[in-house]
Amino acid sequence: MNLIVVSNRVARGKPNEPMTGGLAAALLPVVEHSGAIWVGSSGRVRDGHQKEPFAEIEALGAGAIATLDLPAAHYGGYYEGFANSALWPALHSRSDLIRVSRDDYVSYREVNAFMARALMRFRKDKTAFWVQDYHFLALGAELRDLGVDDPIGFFLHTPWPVAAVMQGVPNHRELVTAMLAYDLLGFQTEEDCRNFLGYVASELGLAVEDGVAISQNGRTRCEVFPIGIDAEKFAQYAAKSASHPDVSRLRRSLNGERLAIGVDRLDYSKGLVNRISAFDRLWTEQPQFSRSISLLQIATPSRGGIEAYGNLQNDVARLVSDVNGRHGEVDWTPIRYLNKGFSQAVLAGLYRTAQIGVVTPLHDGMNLVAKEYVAAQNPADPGVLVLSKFAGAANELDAALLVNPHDIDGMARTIAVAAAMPLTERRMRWDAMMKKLRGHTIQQWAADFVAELETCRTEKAAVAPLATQPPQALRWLKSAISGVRLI
Ligand SMILES: O=P(O)(O)OC[C@H]1O[C@H](O[C@H]2O[C@H](CO)[C@@H](O)[C@H](O)[C@H]2O)[C@H](O)[C@@H](O)[C@@H]1O
Ligand SMILES: O=c1ccn([C@@H]2O[C@H](COP(=O)(O)OP(=O)(O)O)[C@@H](O)[C@H]2O)c(=O)[nH]1
Repeated sequence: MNLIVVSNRVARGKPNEPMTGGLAAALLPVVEHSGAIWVGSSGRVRDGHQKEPFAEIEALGAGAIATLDLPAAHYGGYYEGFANSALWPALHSRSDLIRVSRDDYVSYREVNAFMARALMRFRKDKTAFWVQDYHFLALGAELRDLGVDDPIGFFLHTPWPVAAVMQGVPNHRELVTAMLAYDLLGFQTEEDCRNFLGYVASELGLAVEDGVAISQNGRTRCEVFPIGIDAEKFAQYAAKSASHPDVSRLRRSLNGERLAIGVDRLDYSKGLVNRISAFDRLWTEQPQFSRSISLLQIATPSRGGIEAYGNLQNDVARLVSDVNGRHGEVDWTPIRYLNKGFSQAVLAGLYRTAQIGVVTPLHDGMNLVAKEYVAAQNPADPGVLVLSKFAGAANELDAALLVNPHDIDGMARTIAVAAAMPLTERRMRWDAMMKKLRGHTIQQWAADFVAELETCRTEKAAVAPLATQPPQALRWLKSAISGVRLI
């Protein structure tokens, strides 16, 4: 099968560079092993009509990566505008941060249509398209308008909110209707999938049967595919990381004190202010933890051109400085705060150095850092994961210490519990989490999605010859095969 994977952000296979976000980090090994072609934005823009839209096409393991310069007139309205100032806040249930502009929606649709036209270059016999994330909700519909009848699947890396929040997104009905051009919609959690189908039924008034939305476009199957990681790779990276200068310098600097680590994009969904406030509370209420626990917070800059992100960067910097000013000593800095990224090989060593991993988003599709922290631990002396119950990862990593990130006192107390946890309990919890991570790898995630997408081709082929039958017979046969997985 000729698999075309599409996302806004793509990753380069450069092992010494940081990954920008979990989507790119996750898809890189999938493309390397599956032989798919991965199409995405080059990060640059171009003016006017483009005879050859592809900036670069290069091999990536068994697959290839093709990047495009997106249209200059629409890029801002698409990426910073509609995708990240309307959709992203809504998808993370932050209606207060939704910014509405009609031009942004037009640009978003233009970029989706532009990408659809560009993809036609790679279409061959037995092609399947796998579209990633909220940047391309309407890409499937654009491909259908170009006459594509191949299976087209979509995976949403973020949460999907309740219908009332989606109503704050401009053109929400048109967009969700466009999403029903996909054959298969994948979500991170049951809750996201339920919320989506709830919207389809309540807002669009469409029938939903056994996880399938039925519209005039046909049948759209909605399923849950929690994204995984390559746990063995992180374990190997971590085991070999001690000699890396950043890792060894960090270890030497600790002088027996315990380290907690946070690794996040500077995004309001990640709950950084609440997390730092919890450490502030810990050092205030339980002064015995001064000097004995410190926090290394890696906060990589993200979407800096958007006001909400600029404000967050200022707020976090101010809070860190205030907390360090109040709790610091001449020879002790409570929070080491870094606005830069590290390669995953170094990150694995930093994870292993920390006795506590703090992953406390207010809302997060999955959060791969939570999984990576667990995978990087020393099996003989593993650290403790403190994890928000609002991260998708909490569904699988239920042996972590689960917290409510809005409860600052509760988080402070849980960090203290993590610091004091005996080895037997740490090992028991770690074993349980590692078993889940090993049982559900990133390669398995991709294989499951693609296998399901292939069943859409088989189902369509079974229904197509009936198109000439009277509508009554067609309806009966379509419903007879609904919910049946053809293998
Ligand atoms: O591309 P950016 O605007 O720089 O943002 C980075 C990525 O952020 C989001 O990542 C999500 O995907 C992860 C993997 O499934 C998941 O663990 C996390 O919870 C999500 O937030 C976004 O969805 C991606 O499109 C961005 O590339
Ligand atoms: O300095 C850094 C910080 C993060 N990451 C990677 O970025 C991804 C972040 O994914 P996550 O799902 O946690 O959050 P997102 O940023 O996608 O919302 C993880 O794979 C990290 O290993 C990295 O390579 N270097």
